[in-house]
Amino acid sequence: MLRIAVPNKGSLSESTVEMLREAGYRTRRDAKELVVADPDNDVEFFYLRPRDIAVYVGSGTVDAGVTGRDLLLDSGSSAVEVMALGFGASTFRYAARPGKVTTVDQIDAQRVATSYPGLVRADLERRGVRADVVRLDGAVETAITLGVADVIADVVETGTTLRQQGLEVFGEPILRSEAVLIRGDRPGEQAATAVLQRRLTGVITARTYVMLDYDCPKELVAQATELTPGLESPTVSPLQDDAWVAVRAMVPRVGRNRLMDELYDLGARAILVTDIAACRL
Ligand SMILES: Nc1ncnc2c1ncn2[C@@H]1O[C@H](COP(=O)(O)OP(=O)(O)OP(=O)(O)O)[C@@H](O)[C@H]1O
Ligand SMILES: O=P(O)(O)OC[C@H]1O[C@H](OP(=O)(O)OP(=O)(O)O)[C@H](O)[C@@H]1O
Ligand SMILES: [Mg+2]
Repeated sequence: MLRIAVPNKGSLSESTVEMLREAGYRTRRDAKELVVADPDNDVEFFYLRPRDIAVYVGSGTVDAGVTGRDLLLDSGSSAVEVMALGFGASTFRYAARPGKVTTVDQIDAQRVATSYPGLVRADLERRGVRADVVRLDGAVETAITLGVADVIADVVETGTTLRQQGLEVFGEPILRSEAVLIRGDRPGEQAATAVLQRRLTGVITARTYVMLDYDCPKELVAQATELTPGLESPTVSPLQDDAWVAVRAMVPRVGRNRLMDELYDLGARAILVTDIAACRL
């Protein structure tokens, strides 16, 4: 039975559960359920803190899990990133009071507060900067106001928390993070998690694409299918009226309305978009 770790709380939890549900797995009914058996799919789900998930997966206690790329790298775990899941995007950045510290070199001999000491120490070492890393559990932005640090390194999504504390980012992002599927690096793990990976890829594809159907005058089909090439090749079917054909192709969800306008202008009619509920490519 495959053992999969799922974030039980925090920014990544809800979207992960939603994605697993769309992929056809059993998910928990209430937030107190920490272990969920899914015998139909031969899987057991463990709801754990995202910070711990990389550790469990790296040690082989569970086969795979969902966590943030930043947490995976911070943990120093041997678990490997299999695929990005398309949600939970953030950057990991240095910040300080405006004008106080404006380049990473200036961090030298300063105090840096963070919940990600592994990530920060590795970054400073790479740049040859020596600093005193202060490890905090959260609300890191307040550390400067409270006088325990000169610089912070933290997750930045919208930047609202930084602004509210009167802080400004500096330097390039240390990392661009998002939710990722991870698995152990032992032989056999790849095969064991292949179905999970294919199902999650199916969810991402179903979210990224829509199905487009339209009728098209026969003489315009070459031009129309150039606009809608599909993933491999569009389906072109005969219609009762010999002068027309029906075309069916997957197209990116983003830009679908502009595409429909272009097809209409070209002469296509009965242009329909439908959601894809699930797919395996
Ligand atoms: N706005 C955000 N704030 C914090 N973490 C975020 C955000 N957006 C995405 N993430 C990602 O979520 C993961 C952190 O999850 P975690 O559950 O530890 O913290 P959290 O979402 O801050 O929850 P909490 O603070 O309630 O424990 C990291 O991988 C981080 O990059
Ligand atoms: O750029 P923003 O959109 O403001 O989001 C980033 C903030 O959100 C998270 O904090 P969280 O609410 O999880 O609190 P914590 O620091 O106590 O974990 C993160 O640690 C940042 O502080
Ligand atoms: Mg947090």
